[in-house]
Amino acid sequence: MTNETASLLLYDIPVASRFLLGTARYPSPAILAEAIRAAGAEIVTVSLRREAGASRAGESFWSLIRELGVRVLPNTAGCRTAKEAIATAQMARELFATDWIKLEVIGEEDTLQPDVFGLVDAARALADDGFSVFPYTTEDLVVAERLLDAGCRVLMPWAAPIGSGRGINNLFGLRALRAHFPDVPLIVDAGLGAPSQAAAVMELGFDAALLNTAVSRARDPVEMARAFALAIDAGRAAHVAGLMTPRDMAEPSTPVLGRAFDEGRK
Ligand SMILES: CC(=O)[C@@H](O)[C@H](O)COP(=O)(O)O
Repeated sequence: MTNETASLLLYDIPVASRFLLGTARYPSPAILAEAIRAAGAEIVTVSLRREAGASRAGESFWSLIRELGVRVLPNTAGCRTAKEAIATAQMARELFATDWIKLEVIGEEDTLQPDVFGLVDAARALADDGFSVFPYTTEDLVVAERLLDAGCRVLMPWAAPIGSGRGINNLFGLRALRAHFPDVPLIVDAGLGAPSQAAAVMELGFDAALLNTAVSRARDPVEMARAFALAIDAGRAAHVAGLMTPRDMAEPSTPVLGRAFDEGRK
């Protein structure tokens, strides 16, 4: 089996669904549950800070997640420093009994882009402490190298700022990242607004996509989850099948054998 057709392994766990779904800001817990089912997601990300509070009736939320039988990837959404992210990750490990953590250290308010310096520091501390770290990062190759050196075995580059729905902001950067790390699982996280954008990142050869806003804020989140699931599968299938290389000039798609009229004969 080649890398292209092998199933996805995240920290040695085989994962069949390449669609990871966020659980924030759905109209209701019932719609969230239906959206997770429609997505076929096996992994959902949950913010400890936003969802575990008493105001969200935390216990019923967790029992819903347990009923669905999905794997929880807790995240450190909203953390602004390495110290805060590390403390949040440690609480999440206690609460969910998992050492998986989606590590977010936000560095700037307008773009919610990662503070890559704090991210690398926190990733190193958490990996040393036995966590399986999924860092939310940019497409920067040097930062990616540092995160791998720090002990990360998966990277989660953004497509665009969280909640922006812009799709791929830096096509060259994402292509370079994929080419540079052919054997590292790369999950595009954040900024995907339309199923076609999710298909596009999968066509580029990314291993999976994680999104939240485009589904949770859709008029019909369940149907939107289904649409993204189809697109992610389609993009992956196209990548595995081998996409054609675009050309500048036309090439007849139908081979011509002989001619109806011989122009040369009078
Ligand atoms: C849910 C979560 O972890 C978000 O921080 C994630 O990055 C998704 O981003 P979008 O909401 O842009 O899909």
